[in-house]
Amino acid sequence: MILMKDIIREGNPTLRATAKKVSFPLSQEDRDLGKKMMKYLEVSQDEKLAEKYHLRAGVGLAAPQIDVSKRVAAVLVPDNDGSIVFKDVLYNPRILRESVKRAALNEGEGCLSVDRNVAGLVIRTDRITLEYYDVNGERHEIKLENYPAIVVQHEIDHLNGTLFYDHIDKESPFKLPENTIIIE
Ligand SMILES: Cc1nc(NNC(=O)[C@H](CC2CCCC2)CN(O)CO)c(F)c(N2CCN3CCOC[C@@H]3C2)n1
Ligand code: NI
Repeated sequence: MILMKDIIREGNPTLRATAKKVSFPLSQEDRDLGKKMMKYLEVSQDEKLAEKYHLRAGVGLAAPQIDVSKRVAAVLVPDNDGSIVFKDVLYNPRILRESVKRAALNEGEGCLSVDRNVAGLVIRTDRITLEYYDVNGERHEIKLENYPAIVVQHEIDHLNGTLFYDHIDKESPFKLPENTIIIE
């Protein structure tokens, strides 16, 4: 099971590397990788288990964060009544289209690989068309907007060596740019 000790932190070069695509059919190793990343998210979102295993809660996790430089990310996005908005392990995810409209989470963002709070609006695209392959090698092309779109962008950033605070305006971190909405 993935624990916090397995998650690499700022300063580890893997976080700034461009991860490699995986090939299909997936190796057993790459199947297991996706499974254990999703397991981390599930356990981390269970208050009791998260406490028991000292896990920081997560709605997404990218393979480079456990020092595996492969284009794999797990996403588990619940809405506030607990039902699941988006859950899957994304292999070779790719953003095909981005809306002009921008969006940022009201509370800013954090990262399991960043052990400090970096305040400011993380400006992202509000709506994306996402292409990815699932564990069976099936191609998916889906539209996401608002919260799930933000989460997926945060994870794909990790595959390209980008961290959330790279998107924060250093001069005025809380400035709301033109055509940018705030997501509560
Ligand atoms: C927004 C949020 N970010 C949490 N953490 N940070 C992360 O997930 C990082 C990735 C997210 C940061 C912003 C966008 C993507 C991890 N990242 O570094 C991966 O690259 C949360 F934990 C969280 N929620 C809301 C839902 N809740 C359900 C019940 O369980 C607790 C859980 C808490 N919402
Ligand atoms: Ni992160």
